[in-house]
Amino acid sequence: MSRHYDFVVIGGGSGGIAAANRAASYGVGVVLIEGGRLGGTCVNVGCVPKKIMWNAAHLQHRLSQAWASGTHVGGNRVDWTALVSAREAYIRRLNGIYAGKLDSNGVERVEGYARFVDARTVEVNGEHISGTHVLIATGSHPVRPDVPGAELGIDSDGFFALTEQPRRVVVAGSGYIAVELAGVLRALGSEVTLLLRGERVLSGFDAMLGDELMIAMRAEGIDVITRAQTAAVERQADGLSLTLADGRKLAHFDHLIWAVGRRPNTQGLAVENAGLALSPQGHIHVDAFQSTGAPGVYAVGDVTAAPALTPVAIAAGRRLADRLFGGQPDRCLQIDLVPTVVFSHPPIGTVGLSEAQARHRHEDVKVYQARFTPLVDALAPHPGKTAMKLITAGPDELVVGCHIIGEGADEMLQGFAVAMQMGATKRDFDDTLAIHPTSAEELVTLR
Ligand SMILES: Cc1cc2nc3c(=O)[nH]c(=O)nc-3n(C[C@H](O)[C@H](O)[C@H](O)COP(=O)(O)OP(=O)(O)OC[C@H]3O[C@@H](n4cnc5c(N)ncnc54)[C@H](O)[C@@H]3O)c2cc1C
Ligand SMILES: NC(=O)c1ccc[n+]([C@@H]2O[C@H](COP(=O)([O-])OP(=O)(O)OC[C@H]3O[C@@H](n4cnc5c(N)ncnc54)[C@H](O)[C@@H]3O)[C@@H](O)[C@H]2O)c1
Repeated sequence: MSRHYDFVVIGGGSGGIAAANRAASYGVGVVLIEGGRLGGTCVNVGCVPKKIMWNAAHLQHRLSQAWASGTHVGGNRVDWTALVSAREAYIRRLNGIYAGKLDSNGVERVEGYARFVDARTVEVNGEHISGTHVLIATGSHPVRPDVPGAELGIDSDGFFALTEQPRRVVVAGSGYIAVELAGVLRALGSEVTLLLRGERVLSGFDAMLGDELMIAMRAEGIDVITRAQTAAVERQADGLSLTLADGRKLAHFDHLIWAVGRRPNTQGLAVENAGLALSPQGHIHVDAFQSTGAPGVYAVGDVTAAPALTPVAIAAGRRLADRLFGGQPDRCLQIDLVPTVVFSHPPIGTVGLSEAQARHRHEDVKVYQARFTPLVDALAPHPGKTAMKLITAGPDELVVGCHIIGEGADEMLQGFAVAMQMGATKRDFDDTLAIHPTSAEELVTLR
C-alpha cells in the first residue's frame, strides 16, 4: 500500500508540528509521522517538565527567604511524587492539545518510525508514504561518555522519570542541562555535586555568566568540582561511586546524571537511501533555506547543526512551510541573534556576542557592566547578586551583546532582544526611560 502527500513531516516535535500546521494552513495535503509522544523533547522530556520543576524549585528558594520579609511559612518541603504526578498530567493534556490541533488543521497523523526508501518515500509500519516535499525533524537524544559503568547513571530523560526525590546526586556536565538540573535538585533539597571537565560552567557563553553562576551555585551549597573527568562508575552496597581520571574517588550517591551533550536522531532513518550524508557529529547538512543536498528533502531543528532550541526549530519549520506553500520564496531563518535563557538558579538571559567573540570580530568594542544586590533580596539574609553586561561595537555603539544573570533575567531578556534585532545602539538604550525600581532599569542606565 502507498500514499502520496504534498508534505511528509518526519517527527512530531517542536519543528515538525510547527511546519505541519503552517503547511496545512495553506491548504496542502500534510502527513505527520511520529514514533513517540507528540510534542517531542520539549513537551515531554525537555523545556516544559524542566520549567515546571524550575518553578517549584524557585518557589522553594523564595520561601526559604520569606521569613526575612516577615512572612512565616511552615513545612515548606516539596512533595516530589505529587509534583511529578501533576507535571505528567499536565504534559498528557498538552499531548492531547497538540493532537487535537493537528487534527483540526487537517494534518493526517501516522504513529510509527519512518525509514527512507528513497529521497521522497519513507516506510512506516510496512507502508510506503511519499511526498512532493519531505521534512526531517527527528530531533536529538542524550549521550553518555564511553567509560566503564556509564550505564549505571541516568540522563535527562531518566531525571524526568524519577518518582522519588534523590537524596544525594552527582551531575556530570557543564552545559545548559547540567546547571539547570543541578540547580533544581539543590533548591528542592537534594545534596548535589557538579562535576565539570574544565574550569567553568557554560563555556560557550560570556565568561561573566559562568563565573557568577559558579559563585551562586556554591553559595547555595552545590559542591562544584572542576577538572573532574569521570573515568569509571561502580555500584557499591551504599550507592554509586565514581573514580575520576586523576584518581580521586567520590561515593555514596543515589544517582549519577549524565548531562554531557546530545546527538541528532538519524539512527534507523536510513538517510543514505535519500542520498544524504551526515556531518561527523551526525547532523544533517542544510543551507539557509533548510534544504539538504537532495531535492525536495529538508531538515529543521536539533537534527541539524542549528542552535538546539525550541524557538529555533519552530521558526525554521514555519518559515520553510511559508516558502514551500505560502508563496514566500525568500523566507528563511536568520540565526545571527538567538536570545536564550538558562533556567539556572539564578536564571541567565543572553543574546548576541560574548565579550571574547565581540573582541575577536570587531575593532572598536566597549563593555558596560553592573553587579548589584537586587531589591527583591534587600531583606534576605544571604542576598544573591545580579550581574549585567552590555557590549557595543563601532563608532555608533551598536549593541552586539547583552548578558544578564540574576532574579528575573529569564523574563527580562525578550524585549531587549527585540531592540537588538532592530539595531539598537547604546544611545537608544540611554534614551529609553528607566522603570524604577526594577533590575532591568540597570540596562538603560549603564555608564
Ligand atoms: C532537558 C532539556 C531541556 C530543554 N529546555 C529547553 C528550553 O528551556 N528552551 C528551549 O528553547 N529548548 C530547550 N531544550 C531543547 C529543545 O527541547 C529542543 O531544541 C527541541 O525540542 C528540538 O525540536 P525538534 O523538533 O528538532 O526535535 P524534538 O522535539 O526532539 O522532536 C523530534 C521528534 O521526532 C521523533 N522521531 C525521531 N525519529 C523518528 C522517526 N524515524 N520517525 C518518526 N518520528 C521520529 C521523536 O520521537 C520526537 O518526538 C531542552 C532540551 C532538553 C533535553
Ligand atoms: N534553557 C534552554 O534553552 C535549554 C535547556 C536545556 C537544553 N537546551 C539545549 O539542549 C542542548 C543540549 O544540552 P546539554 O546540556 O546536554 O549539552 P551542551 O552541549 O550544552 O553541554 C554539554 C556539556 O557537557 C560537557 N561534557 C562533554 N563530555 C563530558 C564528560 N565526559 N564529562 C563532563 N562533561 C562533559 C561539555 O563540555 C559541555 O559543556 C543545549 O546545547 C541547548 O541547546 C536548552
